[in-house]
Parts: sequence; structure tokens; C-alpha cells
Amino acid sequence: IVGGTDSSPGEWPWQVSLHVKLSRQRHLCGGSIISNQWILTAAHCVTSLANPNSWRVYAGILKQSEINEDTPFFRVEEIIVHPQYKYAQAGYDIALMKLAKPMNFTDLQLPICLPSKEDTNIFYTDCWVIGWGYRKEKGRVQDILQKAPIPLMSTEECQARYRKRRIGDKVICAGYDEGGRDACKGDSGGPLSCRHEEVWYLVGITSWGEGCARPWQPGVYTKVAEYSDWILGKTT
Ligand SMILES: Cc1c(O)cccc1C(=O)Nc1cccc2ccc(C(=N)N)cc12
Repeated sequence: IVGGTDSSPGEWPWQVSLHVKLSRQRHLCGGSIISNQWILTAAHCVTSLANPNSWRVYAGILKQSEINEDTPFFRVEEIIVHPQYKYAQAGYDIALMKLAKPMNFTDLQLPICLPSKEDTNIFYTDCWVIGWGYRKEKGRVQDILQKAPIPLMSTEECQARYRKRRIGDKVICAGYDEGGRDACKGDSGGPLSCRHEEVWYLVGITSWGEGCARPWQPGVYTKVAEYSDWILGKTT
């Protein structure tokens, strides 16, 4: 996250850190708890490593430094990538991870609500992007979970800023024309969370952007409301 601040313990209980363990272990992406056995993340996070056994899901943590060989994690039983995914800029950047065992919910690990597909006309005004990703383009993974408030943008405004690309209606853009606050590498797969009438909704999944926090280059997020049928079809 560029231009963010430290989160507090339990502030974003649906945020998880997705680690890959090969010879070494490291944080690769964020994800969101949507039920006691399912995590929603970005397809571009998991296509590099489709083997479920290489993944470790850490929930209820604030700092990456809390993670050591004794820290409990969830194993992944199944990874489902959207069948139309090719690469992030082309959309369909969404994937599900089924945990090998259902988690117990606590104050530090709770699910976020999915928007219903009729929600596509709610204009959310209190949205935040979170993650342990880079604070600048040539950066590195951060220790303390960062948060930044980010205003949503209409598809027309977003298309006007990304003239060389096709901005479809299954993505949502968010950012500041002056730049300075945005998600970045390492935040991918994490939630764009919006609070509406006291309830938090998973409005977007951090997907891509030209650089990070550049003026006139907003962040592009998978629009979760457009995938509610797919998600429900795969998880129920
Ligand atoms: C290609 C690249 C890097 O190598 C390092 C840092 C950023 C980039 C980059 O151009 N964009 C990105 C690469 C990977 C994930 C990203 C996630 C969000 C955003 C965003 N701005 N909302 C940009 C990303």
C-alpha cells in the first residue's frame, strides 16, 4: 500500500496473508475470508503456483514478523481459478482457495460480506484498500498491515485514464487523480472493503494498475458483485 498507515489488531479480520513455501517461505498475496472454509483472492496470485500444497494461509495476524515455524496456518485443499482468466489486465482476475479444514471464527478472523449482484448500483463512499504490499514501485513487502482510504471511480472515468486498455464492467477502479495513495505489488488478491450502513462488503479484489499511486493511473479491482453467482456456485 502506498500512502497508507498502520492497521490496528482486529481492524480487518477478513484479511489473510497467502504464503508460498518452496525452499524458502514468503508472503506473495493477500486474500479475504468469505466463509469458514473459503478464501477469495486474485487469479494472478495463484496461477504461478497451482499446487495447493505449496500454499500456507495465515489468518488473524497484523505483522508478518508474527509468522515463524510455530505460527499456525491453514493448508489449502483446492484452488479454483476463474475459467476465463488469462492475465490480470484482461479481467476475470479471481480465484477461490478451499481450506483443508474449516476455521473457527474469532475476533481476529471473521468473514466479510459479499455484495449481492443487485448491489452494482450502490455508490460506496467509505472504501479502504489493505495489504502488506510495497509502499513504492521499487519496494518490498511490509511488516505491519497497511490501510488507505480510496475513492471509487466510474468505469467511464477509469477508461478515460487507461486509454490504451479496455476497462470492462467487471472491474472497478479506485484512486486519486493526484496519485499518492494506492495498492501495489504484494497487495494483490486482497480486499477493497467498503462500509455501507454499518456493514463491510468485499467490493473489489486488488488486481493491477500502471505502476503504483501514479497520477491519473488508478488501481483496478475485480468487481466482486459481478461474480456472486460464480462464487456461490463453487462454494455451496
Ligand atoms: C510491474 C510492477 C512492479 O514490478 C512493481 C510494482 C508495481 C508494478 C506495477 O506496475 N503494478 C502492479 C503489479 C502487481 C500488482 C499490482 C497491484 C496493484 C497495483 C495498483 N497500482 N493498484 C499495481 C500492481
